[in-house]
Amino acid sequence: MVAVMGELWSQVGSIIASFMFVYTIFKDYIPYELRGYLERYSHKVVNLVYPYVQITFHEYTGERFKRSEVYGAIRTYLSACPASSRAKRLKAHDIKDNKSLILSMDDNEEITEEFHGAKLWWTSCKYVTKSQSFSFYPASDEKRYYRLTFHRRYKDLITGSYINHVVQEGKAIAVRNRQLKLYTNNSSDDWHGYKRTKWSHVAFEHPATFQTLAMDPKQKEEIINDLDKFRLGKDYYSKIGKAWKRGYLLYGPPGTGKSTMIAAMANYLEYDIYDLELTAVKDNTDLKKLLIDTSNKSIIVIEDIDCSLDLTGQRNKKKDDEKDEDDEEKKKDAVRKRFEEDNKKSKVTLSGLLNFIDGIWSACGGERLIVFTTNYVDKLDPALIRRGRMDKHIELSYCCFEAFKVLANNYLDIDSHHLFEKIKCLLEETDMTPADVAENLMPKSVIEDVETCLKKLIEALEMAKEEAKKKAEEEEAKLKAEKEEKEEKKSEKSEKQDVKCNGNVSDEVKEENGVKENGVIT
Ligand SMILES: Nc1ncnc2c1ncn2[C@@H]1O[C@H](COP(=O)(O)OP(=O)(O)OP(=O)(O)O)[C@@H](O)[C@H]1O
Repeated sequence: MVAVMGELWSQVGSIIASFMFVYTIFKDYIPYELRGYLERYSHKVVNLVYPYVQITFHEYTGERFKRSEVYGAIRTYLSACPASSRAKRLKAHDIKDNKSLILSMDDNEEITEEFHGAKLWWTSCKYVTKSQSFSFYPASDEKRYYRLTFHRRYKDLITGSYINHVVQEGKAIAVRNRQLKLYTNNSSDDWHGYKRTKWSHVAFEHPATFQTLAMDPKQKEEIINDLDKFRLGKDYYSKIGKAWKRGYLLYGPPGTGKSTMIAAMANYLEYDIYDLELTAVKDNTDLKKLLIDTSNKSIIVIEDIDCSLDLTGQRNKKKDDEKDEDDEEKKKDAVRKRFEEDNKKSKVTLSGLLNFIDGIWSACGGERLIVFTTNYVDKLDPALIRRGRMDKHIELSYCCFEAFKVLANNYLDIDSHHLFEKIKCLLEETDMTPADVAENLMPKSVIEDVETCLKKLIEALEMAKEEAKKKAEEEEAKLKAEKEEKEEKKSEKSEKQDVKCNGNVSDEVKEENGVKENGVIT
């Protein structure tokens, strides 16, 4: 028995070796055109005896940066279908609200399903792209796809209704399981030392809502209506021939709730957030790639846009001292260093950013909000924030009484109190950010009750009022002193001019010396 098995194995081995030999000759010595011709005919022969059809669904379609929605829907469908419970190797890739574990098939795993009597097989496959297969970061170069195999007699059933059913069902499950995500872009070096930027994400779990957001109720309602109109505006946008996206500019002093509002928007619309760190983007091309890789139903945020980058489009000039370097090695070193430095710095330009917002590429996909935040709206280039790019400008300002009432409700669970009237007067006279108001309202220990917290706020408001008064007085005194100084200089100048006109000394220097030395003009 052992001898028979040994012989069998040796025969199998020699068949495989012969096949490899023929395949190598085929690849190396047969011309490309002839190879294509032979492959076509060999497929025809195989088709005569192999009755199965295969369809592949790639993770990235078209150009390689865009994630396929169909692939995502299939993944979700396969994660939920009963057949997947029979798979032995599964991958846990998402946890919704820390409650349910979502599992999908691991690489090279296969499951079998039945649809109206047709048996079909789903295989999850993976390959590494050839050009980057030596990378130290193999995960970043891996491409995935699903392969669907079925008998050719079911071709109409599968292509006509099964695939449609899978995609629709997958999308519906995704909506039910939707866990909002917070993406950020990280840059890493590829094999050639170039910076590459990619999105990575965590679950988005910010609890802010429009209900907890402290601001003028009218302004809040206006924003909510605007968001509703946008969300339901697919047909309207296509009717007016505009990409389905909208720009929001949030501006105001630090601590007035700009970031909190973005979180409230995401929770209200159930959109993912892409927090774009512009300084980590290598150049305009990289920026474009990131844009294409964002999904629909998302908010792309650039915080503190005024200090994100020097958006002048200027490249770094060569350093002068490098001109004198004769030594070849030193020159090479300098070039390498400059390359490394250049590679670290972002070369995103204003025009690149403008294209990102409303260039042709920005119309890939839809239902996207672009939000900029800034503390200094006047510093921004007008082209960046003109209507049409940043459609809605929202000012978030110091805490008003209505906003305070929201915070009092959030932090102390109260709608009214006898101290409210005093707080109202103080808020009208003093500028305090919602962040500072909130900080004072928050009980710091168990013995701090509502009254104590409100008194604490009153104290802080009175102090702020006093400080503002002092500051205003100082400012006034400074202005007064400057004014006086100016007037003094002016009168000195006019005195000098009088002397010049009336005096009999011809030389100007002598005249001045005369004034200085004797106090009288000679
Ligand atoms: N309008 C607001 N409503 C509710 N909470 C607020 C509001 N503004 C500020 N806060 C509170 O203050 C904290 C800081 O606010 P936030 O980060 O949103 O301010 P910001 O305007 O984005 O500040 P910065 O300009 O410094 O980024 C938040 O965690 C939140 O608790």
